[in-house]
Amino acid sequence: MPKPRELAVSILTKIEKGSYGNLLLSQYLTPDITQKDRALITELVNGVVQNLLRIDYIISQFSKIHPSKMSPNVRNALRISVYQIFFLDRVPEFAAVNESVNIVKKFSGAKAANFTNAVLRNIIRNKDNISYPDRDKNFEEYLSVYYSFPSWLVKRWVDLFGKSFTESLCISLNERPKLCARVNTLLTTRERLENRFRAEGVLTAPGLFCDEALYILSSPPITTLESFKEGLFIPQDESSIIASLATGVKSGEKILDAAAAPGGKATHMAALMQNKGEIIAWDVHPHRVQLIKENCRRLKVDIVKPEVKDAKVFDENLVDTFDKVIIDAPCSGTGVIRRKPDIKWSKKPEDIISLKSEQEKILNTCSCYVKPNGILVYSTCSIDPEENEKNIEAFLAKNDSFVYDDLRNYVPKELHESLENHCGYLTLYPNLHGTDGFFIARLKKVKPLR
Ligand SMILES: C[S@@+](CC[C@H](N)C(=O)[O-])C[C@H]1O[C@@H](n2cnc3c(N)ncnc32)[C@H](O)[C@@H]1O
Repeated sequence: MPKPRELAVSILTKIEKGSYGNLLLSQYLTPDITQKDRALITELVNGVVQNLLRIDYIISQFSKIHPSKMSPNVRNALRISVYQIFFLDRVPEFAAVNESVNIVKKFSGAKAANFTNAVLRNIIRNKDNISYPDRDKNFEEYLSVYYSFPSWLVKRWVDLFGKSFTESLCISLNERPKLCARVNTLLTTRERLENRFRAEGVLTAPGLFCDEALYILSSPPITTLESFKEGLFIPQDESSIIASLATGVKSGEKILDAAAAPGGKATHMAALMQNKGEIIAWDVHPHRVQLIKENCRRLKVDIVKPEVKDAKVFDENLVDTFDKVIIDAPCSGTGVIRRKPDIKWSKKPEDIISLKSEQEKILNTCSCYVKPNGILVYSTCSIDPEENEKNIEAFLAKNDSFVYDDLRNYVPKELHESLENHCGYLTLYPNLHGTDGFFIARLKKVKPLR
């Protein structure tokens, strides 16, 4: 059985080749690994990915070879050591160095191990004197290196949100998010679930905005809990809970969830509808439709009908047939970077343009399926206006059949002051609201499409 740090180096090397961190972690963290080691591996992998730019910046100051020119094992062994030295208090420096040197010796031989040892000793000697880009002279470069965000994204955010908001956004997107559980009100109440959690050794705190939300502060792996297996809750951030509340679904209605996997909002809407009515739940990827099915089975939801379907492809038969349509669109995910730090490095400026075009197509197609006087909710887990209000504004400019509908009747009152444009949309920011970054717009179809 490889040691935790060795596994972390292997996972980081695979992430560099294009695999998703979350998927690799769930694949590598097999049940035979102790909870303590699982926590360490997760910490090291997510910590390095999250702080990559700053870590490589530090290494490159003390190594003649730039990290990009090193072999992957050496590079990633150095990275996990630097992460432990600079970001974790509880690991003694000798442990952070020795284990990496041993990993490099095992995979790349004595010479590479000596190099690793020399670079790390040099870093430790100088660790209180690292010189970062000048904050006053080049603020954007400073933010990019110090908080480890790609320079194009920092520049984009400074242009959009200003300097101080961008800095607080970067800080909060680097925080470890709390896991939020949505109580499955089809099977239990919040009080009963709190009692179950207590009996299972799970420590919780109430949601910030929603009665159905409980933050899990400490817990055994949640999929091992009987309360999870019985379907009493589903991991779902409050921002996503608020998006399904924004639909205002009622028992007996016919709903389309056009981009539904893994089914967080679909199963929530089913609970809000007391499992009466019909929710058609599409996703373009068959393996993700399977996730909707599994969640419905576990949560005892009967009214969700999962289907593999591309929401961009127009279907004449569906025109004017749904009371409500929710488009929780595929997006850049800039609002959920704290949960998926690899988004920092996997997304490029051109992705925003191509995603925007995908979102426009889904919006144009699925809006046709809303009944007259019906509701369209559009949401993303992005904080980029191009994917959010710019899409909605462009859609409304072309479609006088739709108008903004007041979200005050649907979202928690603590959020009313954040509503914009006739209270028709809401952007949640981690640094302002404490939730994931999210955008939610509610539109009403006031006359048939021309
Ligand atoms: C933000 S996620 C949806 C999350 C989901 N609504 C929930 O609450 O659990 C977006 C989903 O859209 C799916 N998707 C991407 N392009 C699509 C398309 N053209 N048609 C339908 N689904 C699509 C992705 O596979 C992904 O599962």
